[in-house]
Amino acid sequence: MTEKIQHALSESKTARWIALILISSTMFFAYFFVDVLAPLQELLEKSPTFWKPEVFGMIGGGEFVLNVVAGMLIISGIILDKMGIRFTLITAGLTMVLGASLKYYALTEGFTQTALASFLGSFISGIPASAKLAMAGFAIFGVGVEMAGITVSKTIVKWFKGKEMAMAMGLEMAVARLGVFAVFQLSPVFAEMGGPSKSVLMGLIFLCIGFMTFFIYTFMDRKLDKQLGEAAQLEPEDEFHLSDLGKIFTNPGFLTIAGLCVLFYSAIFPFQKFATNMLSSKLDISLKEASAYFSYFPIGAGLLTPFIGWFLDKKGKGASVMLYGAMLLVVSHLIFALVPAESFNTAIALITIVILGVAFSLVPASMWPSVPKIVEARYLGSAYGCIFWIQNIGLMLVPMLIGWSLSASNPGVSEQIAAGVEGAKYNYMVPELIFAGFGVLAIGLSIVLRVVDRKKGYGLELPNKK
Ligand SMILES: NCCCC[C@H](N)C(=O)NCC(=O)O
Repeated sequence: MTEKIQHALSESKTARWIALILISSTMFFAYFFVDVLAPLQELLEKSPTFWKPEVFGMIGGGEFVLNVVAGMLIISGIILDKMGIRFTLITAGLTMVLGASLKYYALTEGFTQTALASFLGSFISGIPASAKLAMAGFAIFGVGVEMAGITVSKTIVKWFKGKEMAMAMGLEMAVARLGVFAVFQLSPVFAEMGGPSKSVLMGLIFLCIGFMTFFIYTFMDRKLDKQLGEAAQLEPEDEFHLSDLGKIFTNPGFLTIAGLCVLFYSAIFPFQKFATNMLSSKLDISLKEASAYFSYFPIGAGLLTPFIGWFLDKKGKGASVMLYGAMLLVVSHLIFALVPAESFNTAIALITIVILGVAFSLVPASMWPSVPKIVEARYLGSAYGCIFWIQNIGLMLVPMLIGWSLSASNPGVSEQIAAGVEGAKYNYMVPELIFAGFGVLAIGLSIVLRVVDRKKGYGLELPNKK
């Protein structure tokens, strides 16, 4: 069957790239929404929301709560394997729009007048009602965005297996990172027009456009399946068996990559949520300026990722590339942590952002195309679901840890900011040392991965293209 798919698609190169553009576009809008509040931390700390750093961090982690605690990512993998790509893309798109709508509603003035707001404000008084509803919405959105992520990965394998797979995955990530670039540029601008709720509303509108591009793609997917015949969907090799979960979780290569994944991404995505405030504090510049500087991080990483993918397709060295990425991760976070504010300037900030950006292209470009090398194609979708699930545990907990460490290492600062005291700002040394610590552990696991690869013969150092 795999040969049949490859044969059919090798005749349709244009279709392959159009499919990639459509599914990547949705990821652009999805990643835009993910970080829509990231540049607005300080605004949200003030009236009317009064979200302290712990609350802000908690909402950041909230994206992953249902995926982790309710096991929604594992369920999403099963839905993907059982119901197929089209059903899962539509479900993911609708879930994202539903969750985003709730998050928007939580920030509107209308919500503050409702009985729901009074009810949500009546318990755990340290967390405002708006934050509780926003977190619920973001958790629902999180189910959709991760479901979309694993479905997009499986879709790329479906169209690009045996061809430019790493490059296609790199391009998809590049487009998603462009969404992060756009949000760091635009969210503060929208917030100037109408506060954080305006930014979230714009994100919601963009997500609706993203839903449409997923929807349009489903017609291509249907056409492709028709071309291949009904048998394509009934082939036992595409079926999910619960026992496959056991195989996945006892595979040493999978466990090492999953560990590396959670450590690496824990030092990237949660950092993204605090980076604007960190740069603004350390460089003593406005949030808007800091956000504009930081926007070059995802775009730089995004632009580089397809080239690394192209290199990996041709030359290999995937496991080594992950190790180099982990090393650069440590270097950049140590600079942010240890260079004192008096010596820290725009040039150092930009160079450090570039180093982190290179790390952020090396690791994803090599990690995701490595997964098909360590697990059987039969349960690849579930393997992506499981690896995302493990990663989401870190992404859920780390923003809370960082928010807490920021407050704990800066006693009284949160109160000063909420009271509008001029010049009040956070020192990010402790959170940055935590991020660097994740990088050190990731270096250790990258070395283990090279050993496991040599022992098991996964071929992680070999080119992807046959
Ligand atoms: N805040 C976005 C989280 C996306 C996580 C997703 N599971 C993932 O790892 N995607 C791959 C990537 O490099 O973006």
